[in-house]
Parts: sequence; C-alpha cells; structure tokens
Amino acid sequence: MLTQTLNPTHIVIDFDSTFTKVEGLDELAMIALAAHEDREAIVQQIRELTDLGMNGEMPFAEGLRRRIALLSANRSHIDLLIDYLRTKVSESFLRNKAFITDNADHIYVVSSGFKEFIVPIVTELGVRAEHVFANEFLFDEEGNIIGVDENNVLASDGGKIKLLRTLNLVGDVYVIGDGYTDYELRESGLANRFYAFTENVNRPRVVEKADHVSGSLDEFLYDNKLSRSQSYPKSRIKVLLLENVHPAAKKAFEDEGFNVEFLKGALDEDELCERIRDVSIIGIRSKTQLTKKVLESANRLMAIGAFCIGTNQIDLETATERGVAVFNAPYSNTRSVVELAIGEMIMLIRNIVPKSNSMHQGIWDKSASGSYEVRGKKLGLVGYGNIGSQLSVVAEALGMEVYFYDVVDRLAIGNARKVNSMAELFGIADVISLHVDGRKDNTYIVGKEQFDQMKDGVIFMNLSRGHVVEIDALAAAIKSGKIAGAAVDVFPQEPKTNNEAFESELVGLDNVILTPHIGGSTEEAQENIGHYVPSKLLEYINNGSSYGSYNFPEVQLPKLGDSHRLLHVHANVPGVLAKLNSIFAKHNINITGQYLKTNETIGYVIADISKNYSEEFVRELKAVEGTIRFRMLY
Ligand SMILES: NC(=O)C1=CN([C@@H]2O[C@H](COP(=O)(O)OP(=O)(O)OC[C@H]3O[C@@H](n4cnc5c(N)ncnc54)[C@H](O)[C@@H]3O)[C@@H](O)[C@H]2O)C=CC1
Ligand SMILES: O=C(O)CCC(=O)C(=O)O
Repeated sequence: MLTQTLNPTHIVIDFDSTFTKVEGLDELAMIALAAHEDREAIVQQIRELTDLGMNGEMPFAEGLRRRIALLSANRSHIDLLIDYLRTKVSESFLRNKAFITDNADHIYVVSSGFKEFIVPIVTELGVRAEHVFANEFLFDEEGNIIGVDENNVLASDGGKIKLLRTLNLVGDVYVIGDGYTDYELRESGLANRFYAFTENVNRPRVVEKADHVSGSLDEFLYDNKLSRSQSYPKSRIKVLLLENVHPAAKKAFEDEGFNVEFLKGALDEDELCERIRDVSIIGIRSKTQLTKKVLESANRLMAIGAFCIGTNQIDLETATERGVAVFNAPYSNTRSVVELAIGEMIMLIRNIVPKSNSMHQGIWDKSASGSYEVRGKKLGLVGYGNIGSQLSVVAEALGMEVYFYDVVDRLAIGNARKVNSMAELFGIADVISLHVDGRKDNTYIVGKEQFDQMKDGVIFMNLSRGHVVEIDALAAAIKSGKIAGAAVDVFPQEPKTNNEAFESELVGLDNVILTPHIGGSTEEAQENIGHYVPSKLLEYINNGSSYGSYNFPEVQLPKLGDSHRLLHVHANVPGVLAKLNSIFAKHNINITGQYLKTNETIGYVIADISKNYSEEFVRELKAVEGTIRFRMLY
C-alpha cells in the first residue's frame, strides 16, 4: 500500500526556495561580498531583483544580468556556496529522498539558477545530473564570474517554457515551484498542474495562480497518493496557540513543520467554535474555555495542550469521548506559585501593603503595631497536592507550623500535621492558603460560613482557582476585620486579555494584594512549560505515545521501526480487541508489536504491523463498532 510510483507522470521541480530553503544567487552574493563594506546594501539590491523576477514583475533576463553584475564572485565562492546549500535543503525534500531516488526517471529540476551549484545538491538526493536544466556561468581565466552563458535558453525571457518544450515530455507534467516562471509553465499549456510550493516562501501572486498549494513535498505526495515519508503531511497539521504561551512552543511546532497560528489573548466561545474547526492541536492556558460546544465544532482536533497545571477549563468528558488527548504541565510552575505564596504571606502578616501605599502618598508611619513574623505561626493548607506539599516544606524552613486538610489521604511531609476537616483547619490556622484543584465540586467551598470558622485577624490567600471562594463573603470578612490581610490571584471572572478592565469587590480594600493570575507566571515556569507540553503533544502526534496524558490511557511506545503503526481509540466496551484481532487474522497481517490500555471511558490499541495491507483492511478497522478515532503512522 502507498508505494505508487510516478509512471507516466513527470515532475518538474524548481530549485531556489523550493528544493532549497534559500535563493542560491543571493547566498552567493553574501559569501562573495563577505568583506565588502556595502555588502548588506548590495545583497539587498540583489534580493529585490530576485523578488521582482519571481513575482513576474521584471523580465527575467534583465533581472538575471543585473544580479550577476552585482555579484563579484568566483569559483571558490561557489564551492563555499555548495557547502552552505547542503545545509539548506528543504526539510520535506530531505525526508523524501527515497521517493526522489525511486522516481528519478520522471523527475526534472528546471531552474533559472546555475548548474554549478544546483547539480551537486540535487544529485545527492537522487536527481539525475542529466535531468538538471539550469543556467551556466561564464568565467574569466582567474575563475571570476563574468557573465551567463547566453546560448542557454534559460538565460532568456520565458526560458523555462522554451526549455520544457524541448524536453517533449509524454504524459502528465506537474510543476512544483515558488515563482511566477514556474506558474508560466502551466499557463503555456506544457504542464497540466502547477503546485505553488510554500514551505519556504509564500508569494501571494504565485499562490493565487496555482492549481494546488503545497506546504511541503509531503503534501504534494499525499495529494497524489504517492509513496512518502509521512502518513499525513505535517504542514497540513494546524496548531492554534492561544494566551501567549512561551515562544519555545511555537518554535517546537514550527520546527516540526506544522502550520502554527499564535494569538496573545484567549477567545470567547463563538470565536473559538469558528477558529477551531480545522485545528488538529490547540494550546491554551487557564482562560480559554474548551466547552462541549467548542469541542463539538473541532472536527480534526487530536490533542489539547494545557500550558498550565489546571485542566478545569476543558470539558474533559467530551474531549475523552471524542478521542482527544489532553496534556498539561503538572509540575512546571509549582515552585513559582509556592514562592509567590511565601512572599505574599510575609508582606501581609507585616502589613506592608498599606504601609507602602502610604509612603507613596508621602506618609511616614513607622510602627510595629499589627506587624508579625511568620516564624512560629500556624499555616493551614487546603489541598496538599504538588503545590500545597511544596509550600509546606518551604514554610517549615521559615519556622512555621504546618497543618493541612486534603480530601485524599496524603502523606504528611516533614513535621506537617494532617487534620480531618476544613473547619478544624480554619479553627487552628493563623495563615490560610488554598491549593485545591479546579474541579466543579470545589465551587464556593469557602464562603461566609467558612470565614466565620476562622480565627480573628487571619491571613487568607487563594492562588488556586477563582470559583473556589465566594468573593462577596471574602470582601465582607475583610471589611469587618475578621481577615487582617488577603492575597488573591484568581477570580471567578478574569479578563480575557490585558486590554480588558478588571472589576471586583476586592478592589481598593486595605491590606489586600490582588494579582492578575500570575502565580505560575515566571520566565522559568513559562519556558519550562513551553518545552514540556509541546514535547508531550509531539510524542503523541508523531509516535502515538500518550504518556503524561491527563485523560487518555497512558502508553509509552517504542520508536516506530520499519513498520506501520495503527492507533485505534474506542469506547471502552467489551470485545473490541477481539474484533480488531479477527480483522488482523482475516487479512493475514503480520503484527510486530501490540499494546492495549484502557480507562473508564476509552480503550487505546496500538498495533505495529508490516507494511503490506489493503485499503479494505483499513476500512474494516475503522468500521469496528465503538471506534472513536483511527490513525496511522509511518
Ligand atoms: N495561580 C496560578 O497561577 C496557578 C494556580 N494553580 C492551581 O493551583 C491548584 C493546585 O495545584 P497542584 O497542587 O498542582 O494540584 P494537585 O492536583 O497536585 O493538588 C490539588 C490537591 O487538592 C486536593 N483537593 C481537591 N479538592 C479539595 C477540597 N475540596 N478540599 C481539600 N483538598 C482538596 C486534591 O486531593 C489534591 O491533593 C490548582 O487549582 C491549579 O490549577 C496552579 C498553578 C498556577
Ligand atoms: O499561567 C496560566 O495561565 C495559568 C496558571 C494556572 O493557573 C495553572 O497552571 O493551573
């Protein structure tokens, strides 16, 4: 399957910015003019001439002559250029060397560039030297480039058309290129299809003329059902990154060849429903609400990356039922939250905020009244997970006595003491800090009744989730003096972007620190998350490994060897594996590895099989009752 070769189609490929990521002549100028004081200006002139030609805005021959005149290059510069171009071959061409080699009879490189540097590059990937048609330099006796071989048709206007005519190709001719002269081959009637190649540059004037747009060679091969290195072209995988996630994430997906869209803010439900339609991976932080309606609009969604700890903003049930894997960063910002909590409790217990505010108004109020050390005070933690337990350790190092309440029976760390209820904890603690997760059941677990249970003059902090605390009850407890100081980082309603205003009953209250949900917002944490979450998503997309997923059965898979990998997500009902195995047996499929993991909702079967199978076999697998999602990797 999927080993079709080209017969009798011919592929004509452009070189500059298609086969390689760069324009050869521009790079030659960079090398040749390395020591020239006007290097940047001259190279810029050459680039502008290249672009005018590529966009069809200047006769080709004129542009070429003017560029050569500006070059001042010689043979030794060409050798350096070849070394450089070896590092600049387009990724999708490198990936599909096997295709190029296997189909060398039908592949031609037709370029307005120069054979002297094109032949060494393309032949290394399997193109035949005699199938390379390009210009040639004229040299003087010292090896300096002094012009272009004018007898070569490619040096003239419409050169590619003239050349292709002489080739007399019989059968279909498909042209792949990024420039207007490539399109002209289609316009002339000598080629049946023109594929605008946009892996390296996207020229709107060329793209609008194209029969197809290919973001990579894989896309071209996929569209034509030809053998290729990728089961599905990565350039077709759309990634939508919201809420200003760290640039490392954007880079990770772009390096992988995915099509990435990056937005600074969050989107509301209607906007999201629209934008998510053809997205395969979405990256969010805490504000974007991935509701049932949004997920049901997401026809191609394979995975969600929560670039944070909390996953309560995602309808996990719907994601799981739709076979969408969710990954988060459970530890990357833990320390940042802990440090902020420690800093805030010291500021609050010392009554620093009103003192600082007074100083800004020119008031000098030196007094110890109402200011305390944290040493020896009782810290009460609600939620003793990753953040709660780490805060416990740091607080003990500061000499605090730590008490905690957790709905799960957690092992106390250090000298921390477990208590049996929130009410008991509130009766003991001088400082209370909430670190529960954002599940719905935790809505308003702290309201008037709970504030009444606390000691007078308590310090209260919430850096967990906004819906956990009743804000009006908190405001009332602060105003009455029950609470001596509060720090709140999370709110029931938070602005979607930095341009929206923030409103809350807590605004303007004395000894209250308000922060815009930045507990996890440190450079360190964001960079860690920016690497961690994409690495998990990429392992899942590229390899099928769901290790570290929040909602999927976790499977850590070996790298895919010389086989095809089938990934089958199904409703967790009895008998699915047996049905899959009977299809494998019926089609005589050689299985080289098989894995199954289930959770309450879904099952995840992975089978590595030898490469010989029919489309009918794949159809039958997809038709097994309970199938939610099926994909194949190779
Ligand atoms: N402000 C910010 O920027 C950040 C906020 N967070 C939030 O902090 C919270 C805690 O994070 P982690 O410690 O990593 O989570 P975690 O899942 O490791 O720990 C949460 C703990 O709370 C416990 N818990 C849940 N409901 C409870 C309840 N009603 N009463 C007592 N215990 C309860 C759980 O059993 C668990 O042990 C999460 O809501 C997270 O989203 C996390 C990072 C940054
Ligand atoms: O940094 C963010 O946007 C959210 C941090 C957070 O609340 C979390 O990690 O759960």
